[in-house]
Amino acid sequence: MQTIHNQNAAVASCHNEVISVKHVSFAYEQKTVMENVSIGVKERDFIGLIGANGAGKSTLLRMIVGLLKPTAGEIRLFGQPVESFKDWDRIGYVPQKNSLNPQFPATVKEVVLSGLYGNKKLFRRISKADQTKANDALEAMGIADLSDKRIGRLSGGQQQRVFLARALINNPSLLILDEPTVGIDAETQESFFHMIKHMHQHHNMTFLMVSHDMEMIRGYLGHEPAAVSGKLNFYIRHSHDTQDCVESDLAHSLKGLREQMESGREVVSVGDRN
Ligand SMILES: Nc1ncnc2c1ncn2[C@@H]1O[C@H](COP(=O)(O)OP(=O)(O)OP(=O)(O)O)[C@@H](O)[C@H]1O
Repeated sequence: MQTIHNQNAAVASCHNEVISVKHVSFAYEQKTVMENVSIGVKERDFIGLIGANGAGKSTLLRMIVGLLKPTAGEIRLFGQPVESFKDWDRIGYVPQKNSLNPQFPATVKEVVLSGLYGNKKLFRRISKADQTKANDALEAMGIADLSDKRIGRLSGGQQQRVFLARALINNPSLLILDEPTVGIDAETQESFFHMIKHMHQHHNMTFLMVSHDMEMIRGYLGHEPAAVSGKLNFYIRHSHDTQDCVESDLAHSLKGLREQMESGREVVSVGDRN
């Protein structure tokens, strides 16, 4: 006896969960920051995370990237518990705007390359392929001409492009941004968001971004949060591709179902089995 259950697996595969936060609580020593927060982020979603100062946005991001451990609940990345997750190259992280010391000795290219090696391996020999990756990332961010400049000498907007290039060098499937444009002038913010939106629309990437810029959030992710958990509001935009994917898998399932019926095989849904 055959069921349509297997065909539905194709639909499920289009909705792989990239981040799963289930019933997570966190406290810094005695101070409870969040209780029982749950959110699921699916492939190619764009999630805007909004909340008042101190609501726990950065704390949640730090738990998601494994820097803090929840006091209760579970976090999974690409289906794996975060504690045993190893595939960190799949995740790019852009921290809050760094106020860098102008004397900071690294060049733009070195900062971008550190996205490949991590800080530990910064002084290893740099291969030609790695140089190419760094050049490509700089090019994509429109800052190839800044390659040899000291990062500390750049403007805030330019520095954030460098950190974005650093996060993108491994070609990640998930990009996490923690208030990437705080302290940057309005015009530069707009062009930064334009770039992020373009990446979401044209690349196969999932985004989780903390932002205080409600205009940008509402403009791109809608006026109402799609989910509220504790003091955190999650605005969500699914990509068009995800919709296409659902539709094509549904068409595929229906086609398979019709073929089975035409060939006279018995077809039952899972629910019919009992
Ligand atoms: N290392 C820490 N030790 C103790 N308390 C902390 C620590 N880091 C953050 N907190 C507290 O935890 C709460 C949540 O902080 P968090 O930085 O996650 O908030 P946030 O929503 O990102 O805030 P903001 O919008 O101001 O950046 C705040 O009350 C903060 O003071």
